[in-house]
Amino acid sequence: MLTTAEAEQRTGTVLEVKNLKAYYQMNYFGVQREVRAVDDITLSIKRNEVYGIAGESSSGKSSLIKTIAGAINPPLRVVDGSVKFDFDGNFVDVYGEPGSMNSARWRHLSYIMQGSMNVLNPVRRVKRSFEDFAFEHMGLSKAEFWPRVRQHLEKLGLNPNVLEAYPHQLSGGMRQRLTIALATVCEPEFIIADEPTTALDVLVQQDVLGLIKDVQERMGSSIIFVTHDMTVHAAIADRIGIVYAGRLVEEGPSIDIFRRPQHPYTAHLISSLPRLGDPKRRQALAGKPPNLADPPPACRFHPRCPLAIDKCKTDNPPLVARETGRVACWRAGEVEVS
Ligand SMILES: Nc1ncnc2c1ncn2[C@@H]1O[C@H](COP(=O)(O)OP(=O)(O)OP(=O)(O)O)[C@@H](O)[C@H]1O
Repeated sequence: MLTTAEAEQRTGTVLEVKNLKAYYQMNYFGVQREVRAVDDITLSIKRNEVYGIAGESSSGKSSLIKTIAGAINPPLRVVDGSVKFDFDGNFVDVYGEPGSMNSARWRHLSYIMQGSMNVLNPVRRVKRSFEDFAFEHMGLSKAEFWPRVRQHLEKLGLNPNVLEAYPHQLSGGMRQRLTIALATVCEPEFIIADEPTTALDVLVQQDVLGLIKDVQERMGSSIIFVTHDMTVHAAIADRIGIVYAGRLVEEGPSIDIFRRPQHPYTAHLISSLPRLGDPKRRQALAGKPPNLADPPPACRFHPRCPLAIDKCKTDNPPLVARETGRVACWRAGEVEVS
């Protein structure tokens, strides 16, 4: 574990994603079908930064994060672009060198998958899951390993006695806290989490979010996480990337995304959040997210966009830098949050 000063000193870029395209390529009775779930995404993440990816269901959030984690299987394939990590001088080019991610996983990077509470083996005590997943990566003897695990649990506010329990004896919140403890016991520099709190009730959610933030601050690690829940982004993200139909449409510091969204889709996500003391019923956005096997031309949001003009139907707006972030919209900045 780093000291607070050492954790705060970690700076620089740890992840560079460039022009990443990952498509589900399927063949139905001789007919090729391609779902463009990740379509030309470029982003970078600094050390010590928490980056949230937001967007509605089927926008490609999980596909993006899986591709970044190097955890993809056919029919999902990377068709272009790169994902590169710099773990304090250990460089990993995820799609450049086959198998490069294997040595980095656990030691430098941990991936908390959607529904990962199930990673705890249901028929074995919790301690066996720690042994199965973490022991070989930590390079410690058994006599050193168990005190380290207990110390880690205590630091995260968990009673080490839970190691003796079976998963079914624990609540969902406790299982998720243990999953986070398991994913972080090797003190990774980079944590990737897919919907880490979705299955939990609101109070337990707050608790688990606090735990993730605490782990991140103690270790000076970076986090990229996905959730459709904007309140979770508000709670822990330093920066947010908004994904629509496989593309990054806006990115910026959380405070700006919430206070001054530039893209009409971001404005819609913010406007649809319930507000204390405001009884007004929130308007749902008309239409559905597009079929990514046959997305609309040019700006993919134009069929649902209240500000769309002819140009949006013919020319794809590039993601350009604006003030504190980046936005892809011909009418950026003209939006209002109701
Ligand atoms: N195994 C698969 N085969 C084919 N298409 C898939 C597969 N998994 C996902 N897709 C498609 O890829 C697109 C992006 O899905 P993805 O799960 O990445 O979105 P998401 O934003 O994470 O959604 P959710 O919030 O519902 O998890 C969707 O159109 C989805 O139907």
